[in-house]
Amino acid sequence: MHTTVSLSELGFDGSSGIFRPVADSCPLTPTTTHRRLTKVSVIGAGNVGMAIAQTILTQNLADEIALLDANRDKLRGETLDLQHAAAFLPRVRIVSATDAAITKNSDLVVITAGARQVSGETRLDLLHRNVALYRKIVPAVAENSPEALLLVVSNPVDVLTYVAWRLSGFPASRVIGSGTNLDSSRFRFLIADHLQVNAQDIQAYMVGEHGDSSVAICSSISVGGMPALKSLRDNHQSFDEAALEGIRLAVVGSAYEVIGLKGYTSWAIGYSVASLATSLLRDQRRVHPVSVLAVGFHGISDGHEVFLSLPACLGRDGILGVAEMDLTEAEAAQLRRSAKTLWENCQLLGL
Ligand SMILES: NC(=O)C1=CN([C@@H]2O[C@H](COP(=O)(O)OP(=O)(O)OC[C@H]3O[C@@H](n4cnc5c(N)ncnc54)[C@H](O)[C@@H]3O)[C@@H](O)[C@H]2O)C=CC1
Ligand SMILES: CC(=O)C(=O)O
Repeated sequence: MHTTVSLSELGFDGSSGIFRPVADSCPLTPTTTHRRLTKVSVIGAGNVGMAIAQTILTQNLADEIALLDANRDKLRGETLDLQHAAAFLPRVRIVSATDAAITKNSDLVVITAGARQVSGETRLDLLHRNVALYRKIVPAVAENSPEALLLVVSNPVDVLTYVAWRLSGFPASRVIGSGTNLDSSRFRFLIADHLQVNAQDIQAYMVGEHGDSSVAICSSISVGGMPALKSLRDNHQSFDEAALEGIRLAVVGSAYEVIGLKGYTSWAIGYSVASLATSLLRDQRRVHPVSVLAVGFHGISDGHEVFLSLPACLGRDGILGVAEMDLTEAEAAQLRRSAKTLWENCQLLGL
């Protein structure tokens, strides 16, 4: 189902008298393209999928956005609602269907379909419900877009990134979980708010699980390029250990707080995923903490094919490299504990 009407059907094809070709040029037709078009598919047109679709749309990252959802009426409503903004936005073809064929030849497929937490549930509580969906979705997506980058968002995102990697057969460099890119933004926001500076001037990473065992890398926080813990040691006025621990706890509790208040989270994950899509599709080579195959990093054992967030350089080919962080012993031990929790969950799946 898509409602796009071609220009030639309307008579706007150069012969109508409305648009005439200049000398020696081709007539204006919808198929006149001089560069490869970029297609992004979003699987799951719920709160998160639509926040991502609308952010990608407004940031002009795609020529075509395909939406896939199991709920036909909701999908059609969301599609029309986005299409009706056409006069205010870059020209983007928006299509949708309940069949995975709509995602054919995508450059990037973002998977958000699945159950979400209700108050009191952890992300890991969603595992078995969402693995069952992924068993249907991922093979169909991979078959339709064998060269695509897969960006997993549904929770528990790290274990589902492992599931998507196993079910797609794609190389690990093309299967990425949105991971702690969002948690790191929350961390940076709270530090910036405490210091009354701009969050974009804070470099700070949450790594490990996007969940309860996430790890705040306090040792490498910098503000405007200056290491924060050194200034903590030198000058106790603006920052203290208790404030930092309060911020870490607030980051870990952020999603629970928002879900308790509005039922779901959506806007921040929309921007987080659009920032990842920009780095990937525009080959920006920016470093983001995202869920990657972490075997061999920071003592994560061989054979534990666990996905968790580490700072990674993202470009058009996906994960271009993972940064070896300089961690304290305590941070490395927490990261290995996070890896152990995730690997225990992966092993339950028998994939
Ligand atoms: N990684 C992250 O940082 C974040 C992850 N999430 C996760 O994103 C997921 C989606 O959350 P919401 O959008 O709030 O939920 P939602 O309930 O609003 O949307 C889920 C959508 O998935 C669709 N769906 C279900 N089965 C499907 C199938 N087989 N094929 C296609 N579509 C199907 C549903 O019809 C629904 O529209 C949840 O797992 C949530 O925990 C949410 C926020 C942040
Ligand atoms: C729901 C979720 O994973 C988040 O907002 O962090």
